[in-house]
Amino acid sequence: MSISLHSNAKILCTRFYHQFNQNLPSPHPFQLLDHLHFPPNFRFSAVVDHKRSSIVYCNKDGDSAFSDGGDAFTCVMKFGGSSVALAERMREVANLIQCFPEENPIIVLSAMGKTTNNLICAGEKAVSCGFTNVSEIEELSLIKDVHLRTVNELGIDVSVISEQLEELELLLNGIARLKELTLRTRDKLVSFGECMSTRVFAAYLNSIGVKAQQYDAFDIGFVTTDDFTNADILDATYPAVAAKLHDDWISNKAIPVVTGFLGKGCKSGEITALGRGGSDLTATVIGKALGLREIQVWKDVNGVLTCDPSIHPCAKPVPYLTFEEAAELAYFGAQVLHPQAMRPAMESNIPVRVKNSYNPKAPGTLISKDRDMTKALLTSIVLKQNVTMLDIVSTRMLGQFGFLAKVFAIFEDLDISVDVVATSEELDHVVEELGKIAVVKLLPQRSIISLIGNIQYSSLILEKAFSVFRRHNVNVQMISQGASKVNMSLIVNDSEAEECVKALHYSFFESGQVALTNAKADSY
Ligand SMILES: Nc1ncnc2c1ncn2[C@@H]1O[C@H](COP(=O)(O)OP(=O)(O)O)[C@@H](O)[C@H]1O
Ligand SMILES: N[C@@H](CC(=O)OP(=O)(O)O)C(=O)O
Repeated sequence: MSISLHSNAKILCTRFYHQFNQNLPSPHPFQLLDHLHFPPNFRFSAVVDHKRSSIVYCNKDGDSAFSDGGDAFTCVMKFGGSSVALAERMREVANLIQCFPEENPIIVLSAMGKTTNNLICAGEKAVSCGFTNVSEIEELSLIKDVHLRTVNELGIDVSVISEQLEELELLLNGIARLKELTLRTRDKLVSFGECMSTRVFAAYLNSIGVKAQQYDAFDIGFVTTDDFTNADILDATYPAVAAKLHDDWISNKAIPVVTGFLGKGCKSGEITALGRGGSDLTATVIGKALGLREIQVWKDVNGVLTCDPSIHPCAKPVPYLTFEEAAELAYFGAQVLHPQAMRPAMESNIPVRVKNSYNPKAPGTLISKDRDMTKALLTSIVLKQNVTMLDIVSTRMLGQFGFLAKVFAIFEDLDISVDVVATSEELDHVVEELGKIAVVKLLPQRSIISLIGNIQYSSLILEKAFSVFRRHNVNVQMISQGASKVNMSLIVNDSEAEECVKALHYSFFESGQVALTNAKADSY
């Protein structure tokens, strides 16, 4: 039988091969299956063949077998909070899934609507409201109302979430008694959002005859660091999640409905959250684990747009993006994608499609490894507000050897990432430490405007951008080109930033095409 390994299966095979056979030379990924030495009780499954998604399967004795999954999973579809905010939206999402009968999707869901914000707010109020008053917390009532109403409108039994609702109130009581909301408790608290939305949706799918199975990510192998509220996915997640979802699928063909945003801390064993918007990351992790053909993230916008539509309503969809551009865009603050979500997709080269669940016909944005850059100048404008700029001048001789290394060591020691908004408390420590080697000036209320685009044309982009700044009398206080070569960042005052973004948007996207034919690409 001849089979071709999907690249993701190759990565997984190779990784396991190296882990357990460190002294042997690397064979062809498929040959290695014949002579892998797995530790006792170790099982490995990986998806092979891009289209047919069959499974390579190694049992605990190290024997390899080939199991033809035939109709196995093809894609992962993640629906964000706005896509499952109400019963009516859940019905539409169910319709959408049924529109693609040829797909065997894995569904990832976020919490309904504003549930995560409401849970956090309820937790904060519980700290000071007194334990007899927990049931009066407005956000708790909102959470109960929206979930009970949805269950009712979808015609499913309230028992699917009654345990979660009771447990949630108990947890809020505990917080009220202790008068403390630790980061660990906060993650447990927010987990109720995704745990409930997935239970409701899976029950609804089953009620309309679409066989579905709910999964809590923290119970199916999503292993993370113990950085509560912002945990990182660990590599052990990939084989564990692939094995669990595939094993279940082989014995019972039910659409998996998985909680986004959550994992289990590797040391604590407690529920962790992957940072706000983390369900995108859950989706790309599943895509990579199973070597799926496509990862879809369904939002409330027509894809990734040329800027945040809440800043400028004329924002337009960007049809194609590279992984690098999307990652940069997310890192510099475009709320539309989680900053870490591109990594698994990039590592396994699986395209990510951003679609609008309110307008499924819109083509959306396709994010992939390469795209045709010949006509690309600027792709998107991203604004990150309320950042503090640090002006650091060495007190020693100018250009003193090792000065910058010392500066960055201080940031590293204090665990502060440069370019990300830091709290003033953190900054006090930075200023104190930096003060020993430099004169430091704090310049708060600044904004970073990031121009994501084809940096081959950086001179042209900057010329155009600076003529906008000049026309609007805006003083650019710093400019930096990201190492990725797809991003240039400019610092301006917060008060001027939104106007600048609108004016830049007009100049790059609304006032006609820039002729690139005459522009000479910058050489590096
Ligand atoms: N460049 C951008 N392109 C698209 N949406 C953006 C952009 N910047 C910010 N947004 C915001 O991101 C929102 C969609 O992301 P998100 O809230 O995570 O959706 P969901 O909760 O449905 O997953 C949009 O409603 C929009 O307000
Ligand atoms: N519910 C979580 C995780 C998430 O990804 O949500 P959304 O897909 O709605 O951005 C949050 O609000 O952060």
